[in-house]
Amino acid sequence: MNPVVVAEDVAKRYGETVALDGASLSIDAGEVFALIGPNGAGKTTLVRALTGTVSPDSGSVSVLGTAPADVDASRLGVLPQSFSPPDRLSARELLAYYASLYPESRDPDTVLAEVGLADSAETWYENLSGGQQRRACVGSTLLNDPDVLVLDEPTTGIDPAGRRTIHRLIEDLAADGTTVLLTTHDMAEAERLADRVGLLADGTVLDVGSPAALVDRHAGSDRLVVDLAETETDTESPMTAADLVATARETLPNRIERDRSRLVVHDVDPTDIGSVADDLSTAGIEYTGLRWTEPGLEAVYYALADAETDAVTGGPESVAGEASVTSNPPISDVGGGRP
Ligand SMILES: Nc1ncnc2c1ncn2[C@@H]1O[C@H](COP(=O)(O)OP(=O)(O)OP(=O)(O)O)[C@@H](O)[C@H]1O
Repeated sequence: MNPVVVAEDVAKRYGETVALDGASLSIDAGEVFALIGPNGAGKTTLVRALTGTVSPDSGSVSVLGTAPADVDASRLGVLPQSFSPPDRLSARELLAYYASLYPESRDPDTVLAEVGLADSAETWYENLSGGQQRRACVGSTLLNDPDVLVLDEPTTGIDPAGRRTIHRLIEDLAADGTTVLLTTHDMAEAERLADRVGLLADGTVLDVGSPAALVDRHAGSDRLVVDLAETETDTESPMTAADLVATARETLPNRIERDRSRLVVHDVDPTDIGSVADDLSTAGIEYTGLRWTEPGLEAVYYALADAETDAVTGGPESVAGEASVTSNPPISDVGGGRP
């Protein structure tokens, strides 16, 4: 493989704040790499180190085999997280301005169409909506037809249709061999676009892998969520959470967990849902719905980021793979494994 973006053991402090604490990653030519992580994890600082606008205190960075400051500008496109182009230029003038910075550039109108702004070409930047402004900013990174594209939260503020436009654009660029590093808080976006994902927390890259590999490593098994009937959850019911799980386990071999209004049955194949329903009926457990869920990158995020936060704060260990039900109070793990 041919790494074109490399960070090795990069550290950066701002006064007392440790923004990066030995962050490492390596992105191969033609790869789409998504950097995810909580607010303040250090994503922007790492992106800035890789694009030459922040000097690391230690460690090394390189892009296209050279220090970021020495990279041929015509080969690199960078969308910073905060980007404030001149307000009183139309979308077309803005792109034409950025095109003029390169000896060879793409046609601004073609790029405007690619980012879905053809109909707003004459609108001043200040009069574009927030999402349209972000699209224009994405467009400004494409005028030099870069080999490496670095996008810090490219779709923040963009509506679902606009996101789809940008996603297709990134997919097309990747298909043409562009190497893409993007940061995002949208797990579906990372899952859709990225060949590999790196999770950064507290300035350290905790793990890197394809979305599927990360899910395998950190997110736990497929599970069936059983929405319990009120009779099982109202305060009059004598059934405690432990009782209910114990009852369910008399018939179900799977690991079972319970939170207030739900049972979570692990390792359920979709074809087994009917037999689980039969087992619940046999156990006399009333429910209003069954939902089969496959853990995704969001579960990885919570498993890794929460574990890191807990390690720092001394809080409880998170249970990997429970992110799909984290909108409710934590599930108490009282079940057993499959025999
Ligand atoms: N120029 C700066 N001066 C002082 N502190 C900074 C500076 N830039 C970043 N930091 C701090 O470094 C830490 C990492 O910030 P950074 O912007 O890299 O995080 P992030 O992962 O990109 O966050 P977000 O998801 O909110 O964009 C934060 O605690 C932030 O306050």
